[in-house]
Amino acid sequence: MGAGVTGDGVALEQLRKRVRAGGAEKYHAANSAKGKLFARERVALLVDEGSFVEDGLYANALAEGLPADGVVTGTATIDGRQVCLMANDSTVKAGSWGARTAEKIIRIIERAYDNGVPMVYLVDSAGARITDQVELFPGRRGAGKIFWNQVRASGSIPQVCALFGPSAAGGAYIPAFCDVVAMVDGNASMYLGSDRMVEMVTGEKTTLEAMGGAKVHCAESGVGHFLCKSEAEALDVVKRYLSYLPANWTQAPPTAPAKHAPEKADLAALVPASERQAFDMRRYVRGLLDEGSFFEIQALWAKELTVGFGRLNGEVVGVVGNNSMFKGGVLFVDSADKATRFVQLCDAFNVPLLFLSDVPGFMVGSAVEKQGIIRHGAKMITAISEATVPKICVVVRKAYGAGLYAMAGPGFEPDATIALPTAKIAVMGAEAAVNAVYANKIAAIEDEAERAAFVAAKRAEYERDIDIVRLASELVIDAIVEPHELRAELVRRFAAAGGKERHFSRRRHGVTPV
Ligand SMILES: CCC(=O)SCCNC(=O)CCNC(=O)[C@H](O)C(C)(C)COP(=O)(O)OP(=O)(O)OC[C@H]1O[C@@H](n2cnc3c(N)ncnc32)[C@H](O)[C@@H]1OP(=O)(O)O
Repeated sequence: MGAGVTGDGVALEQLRKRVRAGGAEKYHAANSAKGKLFARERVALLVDEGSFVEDGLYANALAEGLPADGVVTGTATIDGRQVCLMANDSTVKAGSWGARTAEKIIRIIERAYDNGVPMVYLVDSAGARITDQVELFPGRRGAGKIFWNQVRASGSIPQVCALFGPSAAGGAYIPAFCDVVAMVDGNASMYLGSDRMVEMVTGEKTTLEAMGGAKVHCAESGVGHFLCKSEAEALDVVKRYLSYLPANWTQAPPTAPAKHAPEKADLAALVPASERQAFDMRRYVRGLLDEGSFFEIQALWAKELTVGFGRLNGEVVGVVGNNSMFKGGVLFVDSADKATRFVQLCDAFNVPLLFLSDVPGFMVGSAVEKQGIIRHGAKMITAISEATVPKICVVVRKAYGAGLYAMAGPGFEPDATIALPTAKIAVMGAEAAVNAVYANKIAAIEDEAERAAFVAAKRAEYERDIDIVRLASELVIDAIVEPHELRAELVRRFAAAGGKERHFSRRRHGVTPV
């Protein structure tokens, strides 16, 4: 065999060119018409220029009927930090996985895990290549091994997915096993059965977009985390996500120069005194953290709870805050799940947790009981209990009922429980409490004025009982902090908690109420 020439006589350079070009022109044109980039263009946009080292370029290069394999894999740097990546090429059999495709994906995840570096998935795939199923599907290194590797890597290295097109059937699990998924609106979709299959099995007439489009998953199912307007935006989300996380679970998150403009954020003015008046916790978070650092995750789903990364004096923190602008900040099934996942994410990657509580408690009623609110609430409280990273709970306005527990209240080993001077901590709000205890007595008072006076007196009594200074004097809370001093207090307290011993329980793992 001569230099630059393969066994079947095709010049190596020509072969490389052909393989790098992916599928036939008609598939490229179809993608362009939908505003989709080629897999290699996506990689080039994501990684530092000249840093990409590809593996398995020649996979399937000699296969009949295939121009290339259908996935691009390799290592690169993003903002100077090493990553491993895979990018489906949807111009080859709709990005479906043949046997070589699966092997390449398995190898790159194994590499990321072994090297302790993040794994990036750029997904646009029809799932298993049905025509290759014997080689691909059932074996020890078949498609299932992709998921096995993802599960093994979960919490060990960051795994992030940008989804640009379909992610069908088995393919839908790749995003699902990632920490977060960015979806491009209009093109990205995830579903277990295609619209054709759904109609065949259930008779339902639907579309990929209506059943598993980006809006559905980012706002309704919670499987997607970021709804992006363009592919470039989705790739930026990947970069930004990684900028808050260490390369792996043994390392600390990367620090950045501190940026804050305290004069811009009048935190006291942001919180209305009346509990009946809502305020946007996201504004509060932005005012408290380093300027421009708040990176909200799942902003469109379960909006009564806001979660995301940010920086305090340059150090990464994970924020969990109740947002009374939506459903009064009450915790529901989805918000409990949202918190659980985010707390686990932070705990896995050494990101300290800041809880900003303004919670009336968990939702009550037959609808949520049927959805298993108890199970979901227990799951959230499990995650809070098991998290051993530094945790600080700030009661911004209120923490009522099991909401106090879910927001890392005093019983959950927080490094501190802090309250603002106007905050309230109680088993429930005054109105509900008076009604719960004195309902019979109130009903028995016939005179309206007398009844109102009785209720007011009992309410005042209750308010005295839960007075925040009283709770501080009983050592329930560690400090009462003025709003303008909160940021500095948090910076000092997180710094002090940095060397914390991280061990929770003598066991293999708990039996989580999932
Ligand atoms: C672990 C279990 C699994 O994952 S089972 C996987 C099941 N997968 C599916 O049911 C998805 C079937 N495919 C689709 O629904 C569509 O192809 C999707 C993904 C929506 C893309 O549509 P579109 O962009 O219009 O492409 P297309 O349908 O014209 O296909 C282009 C060429 O690719 C092929 N293709 C597609 N999917 C597969 C597949 N899963 N296995 C094998 N080949 C597949 C099509 O046959 C088509 O090939 P050709 O252009 O006719 O040569």
